[in-house]
Amino acid sequence: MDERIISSEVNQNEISLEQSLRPQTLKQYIGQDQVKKSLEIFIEAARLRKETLDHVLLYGPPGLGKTTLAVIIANEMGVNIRTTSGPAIERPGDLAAILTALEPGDVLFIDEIHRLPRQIEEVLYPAMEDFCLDIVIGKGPSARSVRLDLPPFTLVGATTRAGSLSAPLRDRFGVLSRLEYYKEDQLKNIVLRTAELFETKIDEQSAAEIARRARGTPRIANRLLRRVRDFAQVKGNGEIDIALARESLELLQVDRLGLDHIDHKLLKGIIERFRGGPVGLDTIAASIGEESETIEDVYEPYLLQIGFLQRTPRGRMVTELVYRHFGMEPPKQ
Ligand SMILES: Nc1ncnc2c1ncn2[C@@H]1O[C@H](COP(=O)(O)OP(=O)(O)OP(=O)(O)O)[C@@H](O)[C@H]1O
Ligand SMILES: [Mg+2]
Repeated sequence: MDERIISSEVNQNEISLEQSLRPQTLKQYIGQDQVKKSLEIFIEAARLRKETLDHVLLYGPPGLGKTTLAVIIANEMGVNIRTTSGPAIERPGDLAAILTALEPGDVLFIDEIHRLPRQIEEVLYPAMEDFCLDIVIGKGPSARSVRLDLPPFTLVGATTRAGSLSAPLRDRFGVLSRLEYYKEDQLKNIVLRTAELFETKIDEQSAAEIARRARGTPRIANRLLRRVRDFAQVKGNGEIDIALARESLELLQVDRLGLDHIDHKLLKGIIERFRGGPVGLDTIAASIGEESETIEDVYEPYLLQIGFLQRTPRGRMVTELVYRHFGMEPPKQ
């Protein structure tokens, strides 16, 4: 897969930059009003009762602010956050080491929690439910199980694939929060906020132009802003106005809906080779030389969201909107 400016996944060299852009409190966190409102109440209640917050599962597409929210939850509770990820925990002992090192009230953040091995999930169940750990000491006939008490903690899990989470694990979260794609004016505010942190001058219209092409995703909005800012520094006086914003976005080959050449290839491929579909995911993947999983996780979610693609039992179909977007006549019937 080639590097896409509008990829919703983080690339290695922007990780530390992203960290510096993260809002630190719920108040600074733009959008996701539903999620924010309920978290606010749960956090307030836990603080009043001087208890730990219930375990929280955050799910939704990449780049929408799950990691950011996990850090905010710890900040708002006034506790430390320990961060790990599903694939990083290979043996039960790894998890036991992390759990026993927690301070009372801490947040344990497990990213990509759907990738935890099953046998480790099982260690997590009593830890989440009763704050204890059952460990087996010794081997063979002399092996015995010992129960260890853990400090109370809040598990915050994040996943882009809630469907891949096992039911018993999902059921142990008290708070399930689904993050949604952002609306244009929310993304505009995110762009304005980031520009302020960059000390870059930008007007509202230009911020809106960037927001419109950001595929509902703060990560992409911030990345586009960074590129436009580079352009402003090299070609102009460092300030971003609408002419410059449009010109640089044009140059980046991100169209007015935030689609790039790979989206175009995918959509046009379905129209030209499969008469608009329905066509199976694997067939599409083979025809454009991509992995099915990449299409499903990375390319497709936004196209489904804006109503360009439909999932049917017989495969994917493009909608009329796609023909219109390309200035083509939709087929009759
Ligand atoms: N609500 C928001 N307000 C302002 N900035 C945001 C918001 N949500 C996300 N961001 C910014 O977008 C970037 C990506 O967010 P984050 O890393 O939290 O996404 P994520 O959902 O954890 O992605 P992934 O699934 O790849 O782990 C961060 O730099 C963050 O500053
Ligand atoms: Mg994350």
